[in-house]
Amino acid sequence: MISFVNLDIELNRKPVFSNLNLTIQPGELVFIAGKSGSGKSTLLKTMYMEIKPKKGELIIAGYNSRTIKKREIPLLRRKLGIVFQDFRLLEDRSVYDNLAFVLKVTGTKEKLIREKVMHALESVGLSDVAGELPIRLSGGEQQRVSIARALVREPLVILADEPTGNLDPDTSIEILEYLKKINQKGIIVVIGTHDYELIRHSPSRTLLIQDRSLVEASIREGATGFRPVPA
Ligand SMILES: Nc1ncnc2c1ncn2[C@@H]1O[C@H](COP(=O)(O)OP(=O)(O)OP(=O)(O)O)[C@@H](O)[C@H]1O
Repeated sequence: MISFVNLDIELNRKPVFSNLNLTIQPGELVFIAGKSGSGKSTLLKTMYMEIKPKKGELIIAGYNSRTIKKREIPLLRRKLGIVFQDFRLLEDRSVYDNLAFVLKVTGTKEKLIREKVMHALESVGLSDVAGELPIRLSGGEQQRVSIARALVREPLVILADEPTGNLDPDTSIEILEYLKKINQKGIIVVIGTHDYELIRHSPSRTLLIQDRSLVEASIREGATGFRPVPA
């Protein structure tokens, strides 16, 4: 479960969110939608505790933003899989090594690493490119590798910040389908996006950033915008 309680977030003393109260239940897939600069990345960074809230508390994967110690942040992140718009793969290492690296740092044994890496690559349909350098793959394939990397530690939550921002519409939908498949295994998936077409393709709980807050919203039939869902 993810829970925001009376949460205020500021960046350089500028309020970005005020008094957020929200719960995301186990097994949910949630879109965080909002125009550029509205605060999607800020919210996701707060969720992986890159940004400390100004007030209130955020609870995620059993950790509380008010009480978490600095040395515990890497432990929290082991329970989260983070996916970025620009993939952030290590370009001088093979696809396999990009995933293995994540497990080596926590001292996983070689044989188990092999099993987990191949399993994660299979789940995004990429076991046949394990030996390739990321640069040899298409953007969509690189994003699938980054999703596999997020999965390899068997996270409780996947946080994806504009995961389709660098991809064409068809590939974007393909990426969303992989994220949905992961969600169907019970992992919470939170997707920050300004790509309303993506949400339209596969409507799911959508939280729209409006006036430094989050409102439950749904895509309006035949229109380009959202409308708030009546409480
Ligand atoms: N390090 C920072 N210091 C001060 N202000 C910042 C910082 N990072 C972002 N901001 C501001 O905070 C607000 C939210 O930014 P954020 O990047 O979270 O928005 P976003 O919705 O993710 O935008 P985009 O879709 O363009 O990535 C913006 O007004 C931005 O200018």
